Amino acid sequence: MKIDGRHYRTIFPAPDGEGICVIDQTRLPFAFETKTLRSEAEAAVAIRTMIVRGAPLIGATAAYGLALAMREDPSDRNLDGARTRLAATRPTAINLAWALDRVAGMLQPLSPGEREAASFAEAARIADEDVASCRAIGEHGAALIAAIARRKSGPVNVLTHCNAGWLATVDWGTALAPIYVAHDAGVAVHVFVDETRPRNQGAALTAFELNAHGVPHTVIADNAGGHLMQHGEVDLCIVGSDRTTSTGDVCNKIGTYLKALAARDCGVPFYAALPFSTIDWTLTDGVAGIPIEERDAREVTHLTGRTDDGAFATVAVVSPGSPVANPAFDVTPARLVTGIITERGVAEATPEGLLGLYPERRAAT
Ligand SMILES: CSC[C@@H](O)[C@@H](O)C(=O)COP(=O)(O)O
Repeated sequence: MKIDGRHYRTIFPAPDGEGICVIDQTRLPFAFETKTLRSEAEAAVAIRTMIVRGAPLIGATAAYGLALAMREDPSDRNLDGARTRLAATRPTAINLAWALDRVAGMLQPLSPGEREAASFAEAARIADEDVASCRAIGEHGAALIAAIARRKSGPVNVLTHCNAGWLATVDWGTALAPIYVAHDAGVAVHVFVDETRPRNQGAALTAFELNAHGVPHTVIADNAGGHLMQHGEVDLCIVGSDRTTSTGDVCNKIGTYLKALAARDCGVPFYAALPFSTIDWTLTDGVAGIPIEERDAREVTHLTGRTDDGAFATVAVVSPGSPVANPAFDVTPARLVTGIITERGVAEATPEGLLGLYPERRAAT
């Protein structure tokens, strides 16, 4: 990603060697600020309070969180404790547990004295692999966009939900990577950006990214997508995922399922873009098996934004006293998913489709 001509990743070692830098996503789109995480506790707070968010970035941050914990105390006891504490920060994105399992599994046979350096190196490998995976997702997904471009005149209109761009990963993004690759290759792309209430990751973060990259886009209210699809204004939907089952059920930001239903009714292809670290091979039924995070009611009852005079303000928007529910994710059943765009190619949302791309999982299942 480039901000004002400077290349950034969303997470990187601090220049002073004392911590890990992240972009504070709670300040976007109005302020671009980095923050240094200097302890496991600070990494946990960053994930829980959504200073960092998005499944792959949560995983990378947890990996660095475990490394920071090893710098503080590399004992077996602290390794187990830090892994448990970091795993509890957010429940839905499987990338969190995947990254912690990978780093902890690598550290367990090592002596305490070897753990700090080894864990920082492993966290850096996870970050590098995420960049490579997302770039490859971009190439595979861009081919789908280019194929549509060849069949029509005018830009390819892509609808996306939430933020599955570079801010949600280490770089490139999942759902937005195909858009960036297609745009950079000269394919005309226009993106309908769902605002994504209650936290507005679409309006705040996806729109910020697309602006920074110069991709034409239009922010829409969450409820507008079905109408646009009915009127032939959307060529395809691409969303990210926080956890996808071995059968192709896709869990993503709340509201994704409704877009998939509308897409099916209107004959619009509906793709999920995700790296291998988002696949939960232990689950076959996403609706029954994926834990859905229930977040604070205040995210629904209040909105925060910038007033015309530049000040930040939080205002109430719900009738006082009304009970509120705030499920943060939903599950789109595989039957509504046209395909899954991964770093290895595009799979059907079926067990055979996914195993075709990941044959090494056949032995494990
Ligand atoms: C490449 S990120 C895919 C998902 O993590 C993304 O679509 C999403 O739902 C993020 O939710 P968030 O609650 O902002 O962490």
